[in-house]
Amino acid sequence: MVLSCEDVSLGYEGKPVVEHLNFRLEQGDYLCILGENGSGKSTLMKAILGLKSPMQGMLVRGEDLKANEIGYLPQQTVTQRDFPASVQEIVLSGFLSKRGMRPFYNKEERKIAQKNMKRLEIEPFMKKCYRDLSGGQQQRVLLARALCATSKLLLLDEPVAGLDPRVTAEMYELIQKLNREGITIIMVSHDTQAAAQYANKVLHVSDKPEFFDSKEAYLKSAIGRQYADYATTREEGV
Ligand SMILES: Nc1ncnc2c1ncn2[C@@H]1O[C@H](COP(=O)(O)OP(=O)(O)OP(=O)(O)O)[C@@H](O)[C@H]1O
Repeated sequence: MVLSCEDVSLGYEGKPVVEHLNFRLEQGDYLCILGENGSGKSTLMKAILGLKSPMQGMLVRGEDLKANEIGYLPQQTVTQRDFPASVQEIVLSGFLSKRGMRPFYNKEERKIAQKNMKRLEIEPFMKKCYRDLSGGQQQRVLLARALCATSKLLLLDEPVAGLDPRVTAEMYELIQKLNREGITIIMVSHDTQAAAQYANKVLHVSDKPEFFDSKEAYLKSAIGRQYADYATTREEGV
């Protein structure tokens, strides 16, 4: 088991946003979290990262997964896109929570960062400034950074937001490759097609009670069909 969510309710100032949530993930799972805006997807991510305590219930991590061993790719804001640091520095910052009070990154960390930059094909511009990269390149830098934090579990909050169709497909292929190498993936998305193609499990947070099951069961469910129809209609501009 990598992560188990047992009757978890989350909220702010005593008001629940997500209630009685139950799901369980095994090593190698690819979970897609779907749901309307404001339904609590990012709040759940914060709880998984250990940044927010449940109002009720328990989030249990697998025995060999520490809180600082979760790789996180946050939703990008406009200010973050303008960050004035080099690609290499940003990738290395994935080790920050493990580095503690040590002032510098060690040899091993630099080696792993190099390997991850190679893996995501961003090595050629490692000395470049992050803000001078395209949106797709920036996402690969943040993914390499997340990989420095983990070899077990990646949390991706809308990793393809703002990317064009070709770069979106490349990003999804990359994530799939990492998943096939054994990394468990939790991805927040609005993209039911991506869920259908890549994930093996789906959590839909805006339905009450929340839906959690295999992708196949989701696609056959009333909420799954309704959400997929809605997304198609929206894309066609009807
Ligand atoms: N720090 C906060 N204090 C109070 N309420 C908050 C806070 N952060 C989020 N909320 C509220 O909690 C609810 C869930 O927000 P959350 O960001 O988790 O939704 P989401 O599903 O990730 O939305 P989106 O798809 O738009 O990113 C919303 O009603 C939001 O206004």
